[in-house]
Amino acid sequence: MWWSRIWEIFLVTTEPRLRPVRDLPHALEAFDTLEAALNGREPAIFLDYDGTLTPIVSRPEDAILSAEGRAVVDTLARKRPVAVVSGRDRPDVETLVGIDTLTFAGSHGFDIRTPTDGVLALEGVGDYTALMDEVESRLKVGLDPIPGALVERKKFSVAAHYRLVSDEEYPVFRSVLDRLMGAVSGLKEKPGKKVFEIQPAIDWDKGKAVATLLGTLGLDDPGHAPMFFGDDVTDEDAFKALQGMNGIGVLTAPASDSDQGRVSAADFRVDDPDQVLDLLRRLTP
Ligand SMILES: O=P(O)(O)OC[C@H]1O[C@H](O[C@H]2O[C@H](CO)[C@@H](O)[C@H](O)[C@H]2O)[C@H](O)[C@@H](O)[C@@H]1O
Repeated sequence: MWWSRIWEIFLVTTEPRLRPVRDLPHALEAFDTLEAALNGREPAIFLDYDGTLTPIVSRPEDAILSAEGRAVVDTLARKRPVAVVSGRDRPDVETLVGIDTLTFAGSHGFDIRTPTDGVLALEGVGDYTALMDEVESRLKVGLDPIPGALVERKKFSVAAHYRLVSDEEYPVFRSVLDRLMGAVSGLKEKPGKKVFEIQPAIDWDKGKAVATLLGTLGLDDPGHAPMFFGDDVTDEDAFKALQGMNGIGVLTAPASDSDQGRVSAADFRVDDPDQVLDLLRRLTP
């Protein structure tokens, strides 16, 4: 659609605007500014899962959405377009969120399903099952002996988690990944929160997934304002894409993240998942 095409052209010709996290206005305290940015448009809401809807916890399987969180998202989704765009495997995040009327993108946006269109065939995204099988098996052989290391298979990505790996063991953990990247071609590696994601080396990310969803869901028009909520490095792809679409990015991060030099392409921030829910309540008509 013409609207998507315009932002694609914009994206390749402009540099993203990055700001220190502490310089991002707090979305709840500056809600009037956020409303002004919406400028009468209906928000089309895209939600990350880990670190946004749920706090970061030690093990991926323990990141459970609260009943209250589910109710907030469900209530909002009855009034506004809502999609979940996660790094998790799509069926995993669908189960964790547990609202079957929503649209879901899993594997960092490589795997999209809408309630009306089913699983989308994405241009340029092929079948990488054999490649991901090889990555999974090599990582398991290398990482299983390392205490605390976790290998999480997703359809289009394999996550190597080191949150529970000791500082002493970390160099061994890292060397397994370096060996993998040296031995197998056609891969890219993306860092996240105490995790490295190994993916097919194709030009696809959460930003492209959001743009695709806006077109598929019929939301790529001047009456809608895409809003993306995320906390992690991979969410920056979506924040950057939104800058070219007159959208609004909301980062979940405390201002103190600036102390580690963190910058973001988001427009606003909130401190934690509880404040994400507060903001979603305020966006519910
Ligand atoms: O895009 P998201 O929905 O935020 O998913 C990003 C990754 O989240 C999960 O890992 C992260 O959260 C875990 C639970 O809090 C935590 O234990 C881990 O250290 C984090 O990296 C998930 O397991 C990954 O598959 C997602 O890619």
